[in-house]
Amino acid sequence: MYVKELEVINFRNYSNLKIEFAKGLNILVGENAQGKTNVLEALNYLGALKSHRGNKDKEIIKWGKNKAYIRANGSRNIGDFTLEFLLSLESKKEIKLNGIKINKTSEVFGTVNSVIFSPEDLRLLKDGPDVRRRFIDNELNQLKPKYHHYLNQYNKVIQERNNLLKQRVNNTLIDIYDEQLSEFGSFIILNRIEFIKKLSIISKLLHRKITNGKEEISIQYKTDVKDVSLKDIKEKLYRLYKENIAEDIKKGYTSKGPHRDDLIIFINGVDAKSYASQGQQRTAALSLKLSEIEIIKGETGEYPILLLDDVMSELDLIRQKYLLDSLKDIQTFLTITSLNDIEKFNFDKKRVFEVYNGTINVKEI
Ligand SMILES: Nc1ncnc2c1ncn2[C@@H]1O[C@H](COP(=O)(O)OP(=O)(O)OP(=O)(O)O)[C@@H](O)[C@H]1O
Repeated sequence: MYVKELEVINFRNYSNLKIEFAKGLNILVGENAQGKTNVLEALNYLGALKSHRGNKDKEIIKWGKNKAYIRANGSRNIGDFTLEFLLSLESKKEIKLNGIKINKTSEVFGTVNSVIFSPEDLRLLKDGPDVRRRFIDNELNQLKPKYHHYLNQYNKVIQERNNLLKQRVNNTLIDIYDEQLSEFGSFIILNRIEFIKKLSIISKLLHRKITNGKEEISIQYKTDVKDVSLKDIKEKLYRLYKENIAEDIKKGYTSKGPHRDDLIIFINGVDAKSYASQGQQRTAALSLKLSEIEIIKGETGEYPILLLDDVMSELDLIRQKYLLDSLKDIQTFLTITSLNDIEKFNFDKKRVFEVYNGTINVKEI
């Protein structure tokens, strides 16, 4: 798939922007704080339906304005698409797919698939479990609308439950919440386990290639309720909430469940979070990100768009080369601060955009 054109109005530091992209490599070059990441954010919004920086819709509207508009058209195997978003300070966002208003966000998931890779992702192994859970959730949200719905529901119920726990309440409402959490939570856990299985197989192969066969990567999903069937996970999860209620009341929050799960990544058999060097951790993060692309290809039959935000300078030459060599059939958007950073690489087809203070000029085609 690819995005042909992007138009944004009052989005971050852009008042009015319309750009046509190349099918292959698109390079956005500019100094810091000019608006490169903002373009990637708009592109990623098409697939994730939210900001990858964790900002709310209201925060991506240009300061001093009430509304922002994003429109993109592009092509997939099944045909062309036009996606439009109208974000407002006062009301819910409006979405249109091919000119038709969409009421349920789940209906537009999968129109655009995107994978974003930023310097934070290089810390995927080092940072806290929430970063690794987000890595899995972002992918599953795009691939399974039901997952997105259940995860949202789960998070809402956890908040309600935590509100009661803070007041040291243990009543029938808690029991209703535990039932709901086990229903949503079991679906989340089962899907994560299946995803990790695929990720494990693909990343093993990629990681061997990137490290010239020197390193073996393996990945495990860390949960309290590992099981094979939805029914079993649901029952165990329900029991887990019940068993921990006294502890939860003491702490004032729900201490067990999929919202606390994690990924453990092993390199050559040892836990990479504690024992791998920074370079090894970055390489593993690269393998996981590239695996994410392959999983989307496997599930949808097409490569997603790939957004590389400022990652070249964070990788050594070998990893840079490996990354760029892997991009042959993938529409890629790469941000850099200077063209010198990539002059050592040869690209057949590329389009360069100069980004300056919320404006963009095509440099060469
Ligand atoms: N809601 C907003 N309205 C207007 N401007 C905004 C908004 N949010 C961020 N900005 C501005 O956008 C600019 C940052 O853009 P962006 O993050 O795309 O930079 P960048 O070119 O990727 O820089 P770097 O190379 O440092 O990552 C900053 O000048 C910031 O003040």
